[in-house]
Amino acid sequence: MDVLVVNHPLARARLTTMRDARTDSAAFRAALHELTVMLIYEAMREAPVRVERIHTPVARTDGYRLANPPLLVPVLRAGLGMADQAHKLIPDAQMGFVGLARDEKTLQPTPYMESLPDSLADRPVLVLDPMLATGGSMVHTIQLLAERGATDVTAVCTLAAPEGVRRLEESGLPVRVVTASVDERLNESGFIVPGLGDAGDRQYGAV
Ligand SMILES: O=P(O)(O)OC[C@H]1O[C@H](OP(=O)(O)OP(=O)(O)O)[C@H](O)[C@@H]1O
Ligand SMILES: O=c1cc[nH]c(=O)[nH]1
Ligand SMILES: [Mg+2]
Repeated sequence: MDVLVVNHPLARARLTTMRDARTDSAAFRAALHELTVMLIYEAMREAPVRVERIHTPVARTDGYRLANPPLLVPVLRAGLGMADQAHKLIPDAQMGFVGLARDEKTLQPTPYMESLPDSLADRPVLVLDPMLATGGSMVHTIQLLAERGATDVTAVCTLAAPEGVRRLEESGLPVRVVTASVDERLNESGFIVPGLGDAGDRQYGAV
């Protein structure tokens, strides 16, 4: 499985702001927005383009548009903090939604929402979730996509744990990962170490 770690200095600076326990919710959301732009930018680097002839004020030239805009799928809640920025960067994209809450004890994802197109054959999909921890939530989400025919899925995560990357790889699902960091490990509570805490709570408050 392909794992792209975006370790550009500007990405690392945003991630540091997100990791810092002193960062308040507003600053956390702002850093996540900016980091999302960088991750999506890299995730789309190899996207096919179609060529169209355009006129500049000076001459005719080739212009370029995305040949096949992706479906964006934020995983609620935390992925909502990536959705608007990804959509601004890819305005032609359609958006679907998956809502999952991880059980604090079992670490299993509990689904509470699903809004996806029926067919995803020939559609690239970008799944947006800041955290890839055990990988349970991401595997669940990509299974929903694969059932609808998706074969080209990119998991865009600010942070990943090695355990989650391994789980995705072993799932055999058609996915690659774009992240700003693969951290050290998970702790006994299933949190990424050093991580940044609970990405949903840090954006929106504890539930
Ligand atoms: O890889 P996993 O072990 O499945 O953990 C990752 C999931 O945990 C977080 O969501 P959470 O369940 O905390 O929900 P929230 O976004 O509403 O806070 C995160 O946003 C992922 O969806
Ligand atoms: O560290 C973690 C693990 C799962 N979900 C989070 O929000 N943070
Ligand atoms: Mg959470």
